[in-house]
Amino acid sequence: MSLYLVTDRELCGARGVAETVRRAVDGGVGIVQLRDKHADADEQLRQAEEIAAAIDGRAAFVINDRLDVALAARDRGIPVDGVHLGQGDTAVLGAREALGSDAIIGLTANTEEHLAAVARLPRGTVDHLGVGVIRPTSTKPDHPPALGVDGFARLAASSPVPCVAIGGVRLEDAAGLRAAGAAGLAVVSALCAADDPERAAREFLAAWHAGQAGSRPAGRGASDGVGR
Ligand SMILES: Cc1ncc(COP(=O)(O)OP(=O)(O)O)c(N)n1
Ligand SMILES: Cc1nc(C(=O)O)sc1CCOP(=O)(O)O
Ligand SMILES: [Mg+2]
Repeated sequence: MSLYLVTDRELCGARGVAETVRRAVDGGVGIVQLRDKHADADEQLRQAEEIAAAIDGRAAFVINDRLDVALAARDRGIPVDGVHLGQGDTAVLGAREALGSDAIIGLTANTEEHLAAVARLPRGTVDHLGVGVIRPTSTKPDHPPALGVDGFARLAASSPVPCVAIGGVRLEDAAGLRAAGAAGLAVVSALCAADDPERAAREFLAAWHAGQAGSRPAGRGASDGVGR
């Protein structure tokens, strides 16, 4: 989960989503999320088929928001590992029941209340949290307030499950977020809009591995990075 690619059709441009995914996975991306807020279920299924072929078993594959699409993809034999759900999306308990114990279920969380709600769920309901935004980002215009690296560190320190950092994540944040307790970096524009997604992925992973896991006490240390 060190590097998590979230797709964006517009940002991938003429290269296309599947080719972007293929190159990013060549570069070491370990999990891919199909996120397309404008595509209907049929279009998402078409994209899922292409993305799964591009991944070719080399990374995990999850669908954003749409449990129904994840289930329909599996019915068609498309290897989908799970879903990422937001606070306003399908309930995670129902998703776990529908997808099974081996599925990957991610949930968005950006407040202590969200973490407390996850802690009340049966163990194994949610595998990880997407926590952000680290910085303001135009990729998700309705994003919650920026946490910065310090805010991320505070939430990660009290989370019952691993936390992936998302939202405005840049290469220079990789080591700091790892030190702040991140289980991985989830990135949209820095990979989808990169000229060379394979090289960009390799650079993120090199910076990530150069950092030291959980080496910074929550809420202290380096400046928090908001608005840089
Ligand atoms: C890894 C990851 N983390 C957070 C999100 C955001 O999910 P959500 O809050 O449901 O917002 P949308 O992405 O649906 O606009 C995510 N997609 N992935
Ligand atoms: C999909 C998404 N979810 C977020 C959250 O905070 O929950 S931020 C975000 C978009 C992140 O895009 P970029 O890497 O281009 O900043
Ligand atoms: Mg959502």
